Amino acid sequence: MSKRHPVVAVTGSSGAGTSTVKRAFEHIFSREKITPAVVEGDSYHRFERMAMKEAMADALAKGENFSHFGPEANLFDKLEELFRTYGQTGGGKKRYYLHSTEEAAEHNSRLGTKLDPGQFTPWEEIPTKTDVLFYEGLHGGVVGDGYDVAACADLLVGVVPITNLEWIQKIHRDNAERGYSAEAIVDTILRRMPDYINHICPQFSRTDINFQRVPTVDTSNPFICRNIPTPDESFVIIHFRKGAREKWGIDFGDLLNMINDSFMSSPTSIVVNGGKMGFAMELILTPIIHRLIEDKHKLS
Ligand SMILES: Nc1ncnc2c1ncn2[C@@H]1O[C@H](COP(=O)(O)OP(=O)(O)OP(=O)(O)O)[C@@H](O)[C@H]1O
Ligand SMILES: O=C(CO)[C@H](O)[C@H](O)COP(=O)(O)O
Repeated sequence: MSKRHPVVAVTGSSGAGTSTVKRAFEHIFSREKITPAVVEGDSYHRFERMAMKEAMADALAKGENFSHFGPEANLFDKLEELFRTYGQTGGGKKRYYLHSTEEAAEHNSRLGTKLDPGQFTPWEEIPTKTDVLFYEGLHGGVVGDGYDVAACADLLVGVVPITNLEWIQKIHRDNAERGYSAEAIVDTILRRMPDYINHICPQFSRTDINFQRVPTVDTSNPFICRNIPTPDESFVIIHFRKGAREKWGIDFGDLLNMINDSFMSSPTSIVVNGGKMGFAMELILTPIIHRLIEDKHKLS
């Protein structure tokens, strides 16, 4: 699909590393002088933190499944609308979900508000004249009854560490940056499991490219791991959906030559050392972003 206003989405579970991958995209955008409109997936949650706690207690009392991973707790129709509207007009509305006091302080000073962590900022217009919409969050590739977000993304990238590693990353991040206890984080992981299987995982069959980090150190019991395995203690499997290599003109021979110690593990996958993930992303994604921007200019 080529569009006047391209939409790029990075999707992954909580703790997968989508914020980390967002930084790789930011480098590409800044180097290539591309102005993105950045949208964080959490801003499409349906509830603020207090209301979410109440809705969760209600659901629990009724024996219903309910979590931040599923459609009941998110505005998937609004997210699809944003992708579609941006694709057509280059506009749309966005807001922020304030996870921490630091995020609240940053946006309160920008907006002159007095919002607390766990609240949303008011909806605001996306700045005019951006080159690309860049979404980072849990749900860039969801499809379900009444919504098809995946169909509105021009480039969909999955960030999917192997599950044990994803949990280790989530436990560390939620504890260090969001102040949650290890027990509370494990409860959240357990509660979200049905929605993880039904709404998070299926997205990774719709993505153009998945980056899957796999540790090379023992993570058999992710709940007692003291440290997140480092990039050097991991490999990254880069998988292209059938047809994606052709669509984006990706030449595996070139990549294998340019990335030391990389190898093909299947006709559609190459494997790189964890420390080379950022480099590999830039090599693969920069020409794709160029293509999107060239197509945009052809239509303008
Ligand atoms: N490639 C990586 N190598 C080492 N550590 C990583 C890597 N990717 C992510 N991490 C670590 O994992 C933790 C979670 O990463 P990040 O905050 O990017 O997750 P996320 O997918 O954005 O989660 P959420 O959607 O819940 O905000 C962070 O502590 C981060 O430093
Ligand atoms: O990981 C998450 C989604 O990516 C968070 O759990 C979600 O955004 C809600 O945050 P909080 O529990 O801090 O209110």
